[in-house]
Amino acid sequence: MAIFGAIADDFTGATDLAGLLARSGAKVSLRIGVPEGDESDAPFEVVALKIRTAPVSEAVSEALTALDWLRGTGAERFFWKYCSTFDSTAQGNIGPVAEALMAALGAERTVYCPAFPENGRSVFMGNLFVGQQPLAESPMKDHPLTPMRDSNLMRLLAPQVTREVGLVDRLTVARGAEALAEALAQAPAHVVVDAVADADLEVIARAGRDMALMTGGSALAMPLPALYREAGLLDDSAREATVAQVGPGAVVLSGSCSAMTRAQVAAYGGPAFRLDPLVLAAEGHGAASNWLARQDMGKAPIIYATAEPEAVRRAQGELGTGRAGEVVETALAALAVQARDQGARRIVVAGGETSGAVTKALGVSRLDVGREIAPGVPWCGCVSGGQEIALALKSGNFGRESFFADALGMLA
Ligand SMILES: Nc1ncnc2c1ncn2[C@@H]1O[C@H](COP(=O)(O)OP(=O)(O)O)[C@@H](O)[C@H]1O
Ligand SMILES: O=C(O)[C@@H](O)C(=O)COP(=O)(O)O
Repeated sequence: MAIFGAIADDFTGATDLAGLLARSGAKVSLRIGVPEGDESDAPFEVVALKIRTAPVSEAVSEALTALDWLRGTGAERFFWKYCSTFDSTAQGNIGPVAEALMAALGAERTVYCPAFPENGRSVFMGNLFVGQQPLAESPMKDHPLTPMRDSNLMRLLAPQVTREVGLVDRLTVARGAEALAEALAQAPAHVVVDAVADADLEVIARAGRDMALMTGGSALAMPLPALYREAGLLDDSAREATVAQVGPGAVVLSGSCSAMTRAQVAAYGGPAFRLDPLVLAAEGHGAASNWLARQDMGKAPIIYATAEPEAVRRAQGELGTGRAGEVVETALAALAVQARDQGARRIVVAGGETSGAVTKALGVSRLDVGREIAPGVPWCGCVSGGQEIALALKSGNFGRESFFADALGMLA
């Protein structure tokens, strides 16, 4: 029976959250989409959806279906996980989904905190920073699907919700969980809360431990297992998260155009094939598929659409943003299945939307969370096409330059 249920708006976000919860030694179950039955064998259930850029009504309806399922597992505390860079389209799904979950749970109020200090995301006076840059001056301003052109979370959230948005700032968080809980009790329905370090997140998690719904990045949820143990809600024995050794074949698939992924693709030494969205739209992925068919999976080839902002703008100008993303995602999804059938047993995917498309094509319904390769990116074990495989779903901006080699080296 579960005690905590999370809904993640994309697949890399879900593995990020599951990996951080699993650091506590608690058993974490990660579902791809909403499962059929309602049995749960883990105290922490995470449902991965692909709704970050979906139309608002679709995102709300899928999130509510996931909530229903999570309630069926016995969970009484819920978490809405979105990106640590608050990725959101102009219409935005973060606010509408939060409001729909609050209404379903009868929650008067919720908190918003995307801070992830280990990965350089902090919130101060309601403004989100990536490293030392305000969000809107960071490389996130050029994201292909969710370009972030404002750094102020209250301004980003207000047009997405019907009820009032407020801020509880770092000065209050610094006074501890009791002071924060008192401030929250006076705050409006949607409260952005500052955090610049893990200690701040612990204060927020402690103050919000018994809220029906919290929202944020993965790091806000990380302290919860220890807090639940302290409160006697979680009575388990800590375990080490591991993924079984799989076969030697491997492939890297990259659809992220984020700054860190661009550096990672450039630094990777394996055989490489570049996908061009214009060619994909005109001719399909036949050339890539022929190239892949000639590769030795033991050499871990990489197929990537990763490109500089100027090239992304050109492709989007010709095809439209949606179609440019879609042709790349469709190609990488099909190539993942081909690589698996050619013997790839370790599959590294860069990009959240890309990971959603690949994981769906691989027909995966559940992931076992293993060791982290980098903060927020665990190896995960799963079954695809009757084969045990290992999947690493990397958020565009996570990991260091050598990430692909690091990942493959860890599970050689
Ligand atoms: N060269 C390109 N031109 C236009 N769009 C692209 C290109 N390469 C990838 N994309 C699309 O950009 C999006 C990147 O999003 P995502 O996979 O979530 O990466 P990230 O994790 O960096 O956000 C995907 O929809 C992908 O298909
Ligand atoms: O919170 C984060 O930064 C990640 O967990 C996340 O959501 C990743 O999204 P993408 O960058 O689109 O992969």
